[in-house]
Amino acid sequence: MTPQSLLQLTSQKCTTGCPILDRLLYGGIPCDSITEIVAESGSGKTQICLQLSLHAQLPVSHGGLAASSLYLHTEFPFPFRRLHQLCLSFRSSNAHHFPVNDNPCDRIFVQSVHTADHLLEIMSKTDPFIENSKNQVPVRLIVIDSIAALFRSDFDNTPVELKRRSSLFFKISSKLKALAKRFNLAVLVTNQVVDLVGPNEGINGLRIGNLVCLHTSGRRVCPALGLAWANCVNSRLFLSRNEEVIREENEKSNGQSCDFVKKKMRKLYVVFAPHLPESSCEFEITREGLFGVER
Ligand SMILES: Nc1ncnc2c1ncn2[C@@H]1O[C@H](COP(=O)(O)OP(=O)(O)OP(=O)(O)O)[C@@H](O)[C@H]1O
Repeated sequence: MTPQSLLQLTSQKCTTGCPILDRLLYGGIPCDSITEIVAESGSGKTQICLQLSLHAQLPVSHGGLAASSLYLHTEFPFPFRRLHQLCLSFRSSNAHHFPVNDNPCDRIFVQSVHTADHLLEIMSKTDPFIENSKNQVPVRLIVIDSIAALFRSDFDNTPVELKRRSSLFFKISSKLKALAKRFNLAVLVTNQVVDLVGPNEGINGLRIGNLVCLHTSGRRVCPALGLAWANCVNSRLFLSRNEEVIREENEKSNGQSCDFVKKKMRKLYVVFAPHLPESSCEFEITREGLFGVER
């Protein structure tokens, strides 16, 4: 095996729509793999999912998958307004790839999911759905936003229920992995966080999914769903958001002055991934989308 042949083994990636984030992720979100984004509420998980669903439609030569996507959402309502807003800026920067009057939102198939069993039922119908889509623009991206919402309240904290929960995790992930392999799909799943109380090494000394310690909004957190789910995903990304007080110099008519202003700092971390080193990058969310920031 030569370094060159190793490079050829790497899977196809779907661009995030931002060259800085793509560089961090060695091209974007990989196909034939499950990528998870973990973050607290309001961090930008849904923004990445929406942006990826649009950029998956770009030609392969431009980092996309030339594909449509299946967007399974478990939190309500689905952000249609935001999708249309992102779609407008996506269309204006990629107008040459799409015919006039074409609406990229039409190639995002949105489906609501209410329970874990409902998700399994939908996934049992996904094979023929993707198979049929090959005649049009094939589906090559599945988004589940969010997986944690399906497991929030339906399970008690008893051994029997925890076993049932883990068994559902493995059923869901094995179905997703089979779909990803069969159709060379990218799978993007979002997950919430829970507060981490206790020693730095993790819960009861157990490290969850190579997790040392994640921080957001000044709290120590860890991904929801625990160790069983951590073993179901191939890659884990973490989004943090914190407020930073920065000093701003101002030019005033009577000389120089400075103000202290609070600024939102968002960061994307690679927690674990078979093809990526641990790394991180700042990003911001604007009307046009989510973009990495280089300082
Ligand atoms: N049009 C916009 N312009 C600028 N920022 C925006 C815009 N729309 C959303 N945002 C930013 O995105 C954040 C919400 O991101 P998002 O909905 O992806 O969060 P999330 O991590 O999915 O949260 P949840 O877990 O609650 O679904 C908002 O806090 C806001 O700062």
